[in-house]
Amino acid sequence: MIRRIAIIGLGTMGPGMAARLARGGIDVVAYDVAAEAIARAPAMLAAADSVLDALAIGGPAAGGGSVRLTTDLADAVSGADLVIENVPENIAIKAEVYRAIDGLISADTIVASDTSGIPITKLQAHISNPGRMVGMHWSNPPHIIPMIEVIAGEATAPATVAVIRDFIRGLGLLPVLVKKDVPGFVENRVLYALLREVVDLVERGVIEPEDVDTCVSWGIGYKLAVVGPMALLDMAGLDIYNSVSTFLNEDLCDRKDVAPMIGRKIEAGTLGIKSGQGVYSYPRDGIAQLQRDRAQKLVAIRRILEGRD
Ligand SMILES: NC(=O)C1=CN([C@@H]2O[C@H](COP(=O)(O)OP(=O)(O)OC[C@H]3O[C@@H](n4cnc5c(N)ncnc54)[C@H](O)[C@@H]3O)[C@@H](O)[C@H]2O)C=CC1
Ligand SMILES: Cc1ncc(C(=O)O)c(C(=O)O)c1O
Repeated sequence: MIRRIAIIGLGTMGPGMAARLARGGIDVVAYDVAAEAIARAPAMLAAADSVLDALAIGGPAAGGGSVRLTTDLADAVSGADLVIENVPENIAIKAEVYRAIDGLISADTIVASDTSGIPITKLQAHISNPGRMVGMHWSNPPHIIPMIEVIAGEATAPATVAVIRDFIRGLGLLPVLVKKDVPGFVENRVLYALLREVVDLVERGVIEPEDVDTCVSWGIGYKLAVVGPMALLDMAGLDIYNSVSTFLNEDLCDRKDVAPMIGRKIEAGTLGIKSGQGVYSYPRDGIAQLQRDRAQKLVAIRRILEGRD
């Protein structure tokens, strides 16, 4: 039974995840090595809580979970049934966290990584009792998106996978079992195939960024929220898919490196919302409102898809 969870890393993903878990009656203790991350967390938790209210998820009636912030790693993981590692996507940084918690947790504490796509087999080489390590890949924003990928590494015990899958289901979320530990798992393999193609199209001058966003959001994206890609094959007809694939597959972007446009923007310090400029510009005073607007629309769409409105 999972009642107490430690979250390690309170950057983009940690606070929303903590807020959502607390709504499921879990007592969360969240730790970050950086004082700024701890200082930023209360506002992020409050923002996530107001979205969760709009989604009518949990609350005291669900069993009264809580979130406590700490600057002490031992305090964070002490007594935890599950530790969710949520630090940057870098094997060395993640391995250092596993080394640091190894002596602080019991042998059967489950350790999950929210890695976007590092194979779990590579991560579990850095912890004792690797059978208790599993991939638990949330999607951003984690308090709104209900799907979570569950990935077993080569050494993960089937019982660990079952506990995490049932736990996610018990929270009212949607666990998706990834049967092989492939890089990027499934969600990011699909997303990165799409991102590679759209960046290539923009770089080659085929389309402007604004138009590609309209095309994908109002074309494929809107439709995919209702009809998944495998069902879409049936909707279009497998004969159509076959005919189009015959000439299109060989023309799709298949570059192995990252498109130069991305490197140029990173070199210029334009990383996206976090630096006020990326593909688009984000005036400082408009960012909070943009995020509220996006959350509000995602909530409205989710309520409709769930048949609640
Ligand atoms: N950003 C996204 O859209 C998504 C990210 N992920 C994955 O989740 C993980 C975390 O990603 P983000 O939250 O975006 O990263 P982030 O860079 O926003 O936050 C990471 C946090 O970890 C902290 N940290 C670094 N070393 C630490 C240590 N030794 N102990 C404790 N805290 C430490 C940093 O201070 C920072 O606050 C990554 O593996 C990422 O690939 C998964 C799903 C979506
Ligand atoms: C660009 C990008 N990369 C990774 C992820 C992830 O799921 O790990 C996301 C996301 O939306 O969650 C993402 O947008």
